[in-house]
Amino acid sequence: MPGRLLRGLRQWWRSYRYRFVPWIALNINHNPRTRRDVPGKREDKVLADAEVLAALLRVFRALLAHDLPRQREVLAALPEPVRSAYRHLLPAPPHARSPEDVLLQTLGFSVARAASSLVSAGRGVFVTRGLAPRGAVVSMYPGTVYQKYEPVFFQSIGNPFIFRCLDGVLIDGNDKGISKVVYRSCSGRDRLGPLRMSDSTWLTSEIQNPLAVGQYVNNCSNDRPANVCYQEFDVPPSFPVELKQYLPNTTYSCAQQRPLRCVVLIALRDVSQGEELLSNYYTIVR
Ligand SMILES: C[S@@+](CC[C@H](N)C(=O)[O-])C[C@H]1O[C@@H](n2cnc3c(N)ncnc32)[C@H](O)[C@@H]1O
Repeated sequence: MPGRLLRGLRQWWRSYRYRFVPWIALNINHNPRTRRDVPGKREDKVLADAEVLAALLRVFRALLAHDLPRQREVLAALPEPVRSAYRHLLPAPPHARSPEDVLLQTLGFSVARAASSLVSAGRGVFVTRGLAPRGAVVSMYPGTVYQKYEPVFFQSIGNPFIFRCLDGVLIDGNDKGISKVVYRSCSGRDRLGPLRMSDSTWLTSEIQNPLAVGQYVNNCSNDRPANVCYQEFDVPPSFPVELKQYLPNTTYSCAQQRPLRCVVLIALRDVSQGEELLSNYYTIVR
């Protein structure tokens, strides 16, 4: 009897191994050219946080200046010293019509979504005008930020837009279905009168922050190496309240004491007009 049981168990284990090993092999990327190795969480920064912050502030201030006629209510809610700093802002020149134009004028390039240059890859993100120099912040990964212990099961079903940070925090960048409803709800919840704490226009066709398309960046391959990489960025408490309306991330829980987690994409080399942005989806943290 124990012999039969052991044989049965051995047989089951063999079939189990064969069924699951190929699946595991598919999910572990052994090719060093198409995976991202992170020696330690602290060594994952291509660009210093201060530089990421400076780039975001430049773009967001320019977006606010461009949108000045619609920002009067926001500016009126600010304390006088902050408000007076914006008095010197000039409205956008007449040729800066769209947020993409503002991006082009501020950073020297613009990005947008279009049909991917990869076979059967759906849409991707391209440098549409100008040149994105090495080290530039080229995109942001929008979405709802979930701590490790927060419920994301239903949102995650069949959802290819969930980004996992090095510390296990998840960002759901899906702009459809339940993910969209959750983002809208959390973003609306955190509003302070006319002051919005996050941007939800990335869920629509009228994107206010043109950088918020990072969830559409496709994966690299052997013949098409990555030209951008992900970098996590925690929004500091000193971040200007009037510019939070351009942050494309919101926390799932309102009782969040931690800084807001954002993820930006940084150019690994100069990326020319017409090139598709490609990142590396595989990360190994040692
Ligand atoms: C985060 S989404 C990227 C946006 C996606 N291209 C779209 O239009 O919705 C990830 C999905 O894009 C597709 N994808 C990404 N990189 C790819 C590649 N190199 N080749 C083929 N499909 C790719 C896969 O379907 C993957 O599940």
